[in-house]
Amino acid sequence: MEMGKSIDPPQEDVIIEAIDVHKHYDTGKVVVKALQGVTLRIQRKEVVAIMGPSGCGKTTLLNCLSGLDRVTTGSIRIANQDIRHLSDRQLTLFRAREMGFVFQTYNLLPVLTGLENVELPLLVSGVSSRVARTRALESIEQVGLRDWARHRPAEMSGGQRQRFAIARALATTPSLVWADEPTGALDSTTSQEIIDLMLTLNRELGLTFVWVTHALDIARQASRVITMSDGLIREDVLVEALSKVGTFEEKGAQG
Ligand SMILES: Nc1ncnc2c1ncn2[C@@H]1O[C@H](COP(=O)(O)OP(=O)(O)OP(=O)(O)O)[C@@H](O)[C@H]1O
Repeated sequence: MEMGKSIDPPQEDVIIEAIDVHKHYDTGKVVVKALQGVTLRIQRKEVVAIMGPSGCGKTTLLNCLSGLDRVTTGSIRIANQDIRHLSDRQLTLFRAREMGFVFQTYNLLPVLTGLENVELPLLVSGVSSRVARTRALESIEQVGLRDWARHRPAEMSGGQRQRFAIARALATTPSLVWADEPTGALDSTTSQEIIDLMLTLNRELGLTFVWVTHALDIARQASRVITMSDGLIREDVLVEALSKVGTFEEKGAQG
């Protein structure tokens, strides 16, 4: 390493920074230590996969990093803003502006059409109905489902529902999209289509993605794989580096 040269990325490239984050759930009978000192940085334009056995703290980490839940101790900065200093209302607005969310079960409202589902976060954030419609149609176009805009979720396949969920996440033009098991309810062909869509959006729009996944074949398509166990990060590697040393399959086989 060259003397005096920092290996840290420039601060403006860091979208999420977590320092020594602990999260405890007090159930009344026991205290579950779901995160036990997590430190990490996520840079803009990365595609990060978070893996690990059930119960290791993946969803808790996603909830804390995205400001959906408060940490017990430690600090989290999102786009250079320390979220400890934000009230719940400020945090909700900040999250709506900076982030989109995609879930395994799509979370579309059944009584609304695809278009109305995509418009919803825009209307909630105070955008006029005319602008919301234009912006929603743009993001539906980006996921290739313009012809399905007036259909309700019940008339759609799982893959189409997840595309609408991605369009909804894109509608507010966030810098980062969190996806918790985004392909968990889909067959392998449709899963790959959804992954390809997210990778295209990463390349074309520079959108940062964080995927929580159990599936190794999905994780290996990210640019970076973080492996957790017992509330801690055990490994944090660039996929390119992994495939170079040829250990990815072996690691997957063990996991
Ligand atoms: N609201 C809660 N109250 C109490 N304990 C919780 C709560 N949420 C999570 N936990 C516990 O915290 C630990 C981490 O859970 P978490 O859901 O983050 O794991 P995970 O890695 O996402 O698991 P999975 O892959 O099964 O979704 C587990 O022991 C879980 O039981």
